[in-house]
Order: sequence, then C-alpha cells, then structure tokens
Amino acid sequence: MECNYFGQCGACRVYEDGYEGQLQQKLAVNKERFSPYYTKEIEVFRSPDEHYRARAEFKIWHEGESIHYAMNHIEGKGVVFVDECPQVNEHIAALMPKLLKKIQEDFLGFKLFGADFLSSSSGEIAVSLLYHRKLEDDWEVKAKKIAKELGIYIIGRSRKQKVVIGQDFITESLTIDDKIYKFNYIENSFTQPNPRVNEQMIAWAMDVFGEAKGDLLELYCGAGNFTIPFATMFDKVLATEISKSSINAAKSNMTLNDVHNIEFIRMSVEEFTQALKGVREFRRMNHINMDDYNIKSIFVDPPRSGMDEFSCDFTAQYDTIVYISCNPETLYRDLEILCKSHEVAEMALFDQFPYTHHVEMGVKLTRKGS
Ligand SMILES: C[S@@+](CC[C@H](N)C(=O)[O-])C[C@H]1O[C@@H](n2cnc3c(N)ncnc32)[C@H](O)[C@@H]1O
Repeated sequence: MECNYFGQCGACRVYEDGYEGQLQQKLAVNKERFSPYYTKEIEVFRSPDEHYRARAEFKIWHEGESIHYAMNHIEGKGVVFVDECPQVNEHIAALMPKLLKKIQEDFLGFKLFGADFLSSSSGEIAVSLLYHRKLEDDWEVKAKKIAKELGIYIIGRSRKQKVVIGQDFITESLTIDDKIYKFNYIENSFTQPNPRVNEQMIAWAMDVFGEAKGDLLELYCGAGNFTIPFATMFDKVLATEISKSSINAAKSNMTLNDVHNIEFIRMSVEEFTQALKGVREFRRMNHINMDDYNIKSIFVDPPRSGMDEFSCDFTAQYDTIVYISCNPETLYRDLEILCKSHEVAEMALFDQFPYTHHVEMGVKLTRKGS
C-alpha cells in the first residue's frame, strides 16, 4: 500500500514485509494464543491490500485560514495531516479533497471538528460533519448546495442537533455465495468496515453452521448483517441488539431482502437473558413465545469487550455456537468459560483491519461428546 503517512497516523503501522508479512505475523500470534483450545490450521481470509475501508472518521484540523483532515500521531506526538488515504475505498478517496475545497470555499469550516465518511461499494456516500456550534439556516443552504454538487448526502451534527441533507443512510450490496443481499447502513451506527472481508465472514459463518437444523438465536445482531443471510438456512431466526437505530435498520433490511422469518428485538443481551429466565418482564417480548422456537444453534458477534460471564453461561446452553470476535483477547477469555462444556471445531482469521495489529476471529464450538 502506497501511503505518505505510513507508520505516523494512528490508523496504520509499518510492517517490513508488506501486507503478506504482517498477515503472517498476526496469524502466528493468534495460533500461539489459541493453542490451548485449537491446534489445527486456522483458516485465513485476506483483505484487498488497499482501498478496503468503506467508512472512516477524520479530525478536522484548523491551521490559520486552511483546514486539513487529520489523525492522531501513533506515538501521541500531536496530529498527522491526512491529505489522501489509501485505506479508504476509491469513492471516499476521490471525494475527500473535493469536499475539503468546497467546505473552505463556502465557509462551512467554522467550528468544524470532524468528518465521518460512510460509502457503499457502488459509490453512494453519506458524510457526517461534526460541529462545535449550532447549525443555522445558512449552514443548511450551503450544505445543500455542496451535497448537490458532489452527489452526496450530508448530515450536520452538533450538540442535540442533527440536520439531514438528502438521507442519513446508504445502501450496500454484498455478494455471498453468488447471492446478492442489500443493506441500508445508517450514519453513526455500527457497520463492518471492510466489505470484501465482511462477505467472507458471512460466507464462512454460513458454511460452518453447515447442516444445523431448526431455529437460530443471534445476539448482537446490529443491522442484520449476518441475520438476513442466515434466514435463508434456518427455519426462523430470533435476533437481539441493544441499539434502536440498528434494530430499525435491521427491520428495513428484512423488507429490502424480502425475508420474513426473522424476529428482531431491541434488547441488551443482559435484558434478554433476564426475560428468558423470568427474572424480569419486558413488553418488547410480549409477542414472542419461546415455545415456538426450536433453538439448538446460537450466533454471537459482541463488541470489543466480548461477553460477560453470565452471557457466556447463557450461550453455553446451545449445542452449536458460532462466535465472531473483533478482539482475540476477549475471545480467549470467553473461550475459557465456553470450553468447559464445548470444544472448538473450527477457527478462522479474517484480516478485516490490514496494517494494524487487529484481526477478526471466527470460532465454531460444538458440545463436548456430541
Ligand atoms: C461487533 S458489532 C456486530 C453487529 C453485527 N453483527 C454486524 O455484523 O454488523 C456488535 C453489536 O453489539 C451491539 N451491542 C453492544 N452491547 C450490547 C449489549 N449489551 N447487548 C446487545 N447488543 C449489544 C452493538 O450495538 C453492535 O451493533
């Protein structure tokens, strides 16, 4: 990857052996880490080695009359100006300088401190501009002009204010095993950053569930990224997620893909497990009869913090567990609990974050003795 700021901005690190070398380092670290639970080959899924990110967040740095995109310096030495970025997809890369120029020409830079880009693979882009000031009508007039000239959506955000120019979502298409799925991605909500690796993660998860029958329970479902493809292979899917905007997007994605066998519930994992145990009653669960479900398989994709002990014990009730993790350290911690009753049958490494030490891991667990 050609980059003028390699090893300086907080987004990437220098690896002497290029993309393949850094991937092999990450693989070696994780083989060693997970060796108490898995000694077979870890399946590896590569990323494109540039233009792989469909979303990116930059600071806006003011220097005299001019403004720059910026990232924190990796060693905490202030900021690094980022005039171009080979990590972001081609559409964001092409837009970045044009947008900055328009912001300066139209005086939209006053108290602007951040710009977040969200793009589909086909080039639809929503940009969130983050301000330390109230956005008045004249801001909206100018932002509308820029949005039209650049063919993008702009979302102006400041304290307790959100002004949407156009719309606050883009629509992404993912191809999984030759089938195309469409997803509305909402600005300011979780989406997987690397679409080509995301497609491989979903295909892998479907593959390792294999012949699993009956219904599926999914925790941390986001906007239905895995749920909607899973719905093609299970009779029914019950999926929960804490974020209201993600659950709303998940419901619209179900319609977008003409899928009807998913029940999305907005609930934290902690609330959901309390509801199932009868510890607390939730109106949001009133229309769900758990006796209608025949769940033997569970899919979890928690945030970096992983699951807590209670959620792991809950998950261990099910015979087949597929766990996707963006943090191998918390995955390892959770495996210490899950592997009391289960064993790791498959493990994969997805290089979702090239040129960083981060990886995404996938694990399939089956009940011991089954
Ligand atoms: C790594 S993301 C995965 C989302 C989705 N599976 C995807 O592929 O886009 C983790 C998700 O867990 C949700 N989340 C975080 N804490 C939660 C909790 N305590 N209970 C339920 N969902 C939670 C977040 O809102 C986020 O959507």
